[in-house]
Amino acid sequence: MTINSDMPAGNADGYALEELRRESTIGGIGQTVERQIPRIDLADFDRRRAEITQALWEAATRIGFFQVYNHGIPETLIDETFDQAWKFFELPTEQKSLYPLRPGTNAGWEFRAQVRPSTGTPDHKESYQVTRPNMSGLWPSEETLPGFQATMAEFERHNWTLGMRVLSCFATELGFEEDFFTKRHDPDASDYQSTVRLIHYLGMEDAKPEDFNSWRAGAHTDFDCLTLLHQRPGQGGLQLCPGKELDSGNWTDVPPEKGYVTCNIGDMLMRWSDDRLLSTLHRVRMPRPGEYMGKRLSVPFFCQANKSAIIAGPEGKYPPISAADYLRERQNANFRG
Ligand SMILES: O=C(O)CCC(=O)C(=O)O
Ligand SMILES: [Fe+2]
Repeated sequence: MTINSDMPAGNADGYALEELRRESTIGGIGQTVERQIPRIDLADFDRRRAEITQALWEAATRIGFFQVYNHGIPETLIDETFDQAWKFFELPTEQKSLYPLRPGTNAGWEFRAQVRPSTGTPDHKESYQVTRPNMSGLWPSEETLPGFQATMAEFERHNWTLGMRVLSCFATELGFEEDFFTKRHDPDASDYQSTVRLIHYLGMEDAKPEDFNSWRAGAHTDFDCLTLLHQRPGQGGLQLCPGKELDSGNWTDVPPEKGYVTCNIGDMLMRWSDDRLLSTLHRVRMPRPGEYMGKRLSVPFFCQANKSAIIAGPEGKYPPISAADYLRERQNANFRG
C-alpha cells in the first residue's frame, strides 16, 4: 500500500502497522519548529584544521546538517552554474529527451520520475545529473549550450575539493588516515561516482490546488557520504527533521543564504562511521500562500565513494558492503521503470 502525501498530517493513529504509521508521519506535513543549524567558518583551513574538525564533528554527530562559509568555491562560478542549469531546463522537451537518465548511472535527465518511499508520489521536479564517467552521449553540444560542459566540469572539481576537505576531518576523528575518503572518491578512477545534480522544481504560479498536496522533494535521507547543497536566496523550502524527533513531525526550515553551502551527512557515511555521523531526514516543501511561487533551482553535489570502495566502519557494526552494491539497492527503491 502507498501512503500519499495528501493524507492529513499527524493523523496516523488509525494505522495498525508500525511501518505504515511511521511512513505516514514522515509523509505528513507536520509542524515547523526553529532549530539552530550550525554555521562553520572554513577560512584558513590548514591552520585551523583542529578547530574546524571539532565544529564539524559536533554538528555531524548532533544534527547531521551544517552550513559552511569561506568554503573556497567562487560565488561567480556558483552563479554561472545556476545560469547554465536554467538554460538547460529551458531547452525544449524533445531536446532534453536526447539525454535520458540511464538507470543506475546517476547521469542524464529525468522529468518527475523520482518517487520517494516516504510519499509514494513523484517529486514535483525535473533534474539532470552529471557523473563524469557515465556521460557518454549525455552532454548537450557546444552549439546547443555554449560553455555548459566546461562550467559543470569546473563546478564539479571545486565541489569535490570542498567535499574532500570536510571528509578529511571526519576521517581523522574516526581513526582513519586524513586522505582515507579522498582515496575512496578518486576522481581519476573509472568507477568514480560522485554526482552533480541540477534540479528544477516547477513553478507553482498556475498550479492546481491538488498540486500543492504533493512535495517538491519527498522526505528522504541521501544515499551518499556527504552532500554539498547550493541554493538560491529567496527560493526556500528545504526542511529537516532530526532522527530522534521523527515521531514529533517537527520540521525545521533551512533558509538559503548567499555565501553558505548547506551540507548534510548521507547514509553511506552514517554506515561507515558505525552510526556516529547522522544522516538526517529532509525534504523540500511546497510554497505556502503568500510565499514566492516561482520556480526553484538547486544544485547538490553528492560525494559518493567509488564503486569498488568497501564500506566498513572502524567498530564493524555492519557487514562490509561495496559502494556499488549499496547505491544500487537505494536507487532501485527510488526510480520507477
Ligand atoms: O533542493 C534542495 O534544497 C534539496 C535537494 C535534496 O535534498 C536532494 O536532492 O537530495
Ligand atoms: Fe537530499
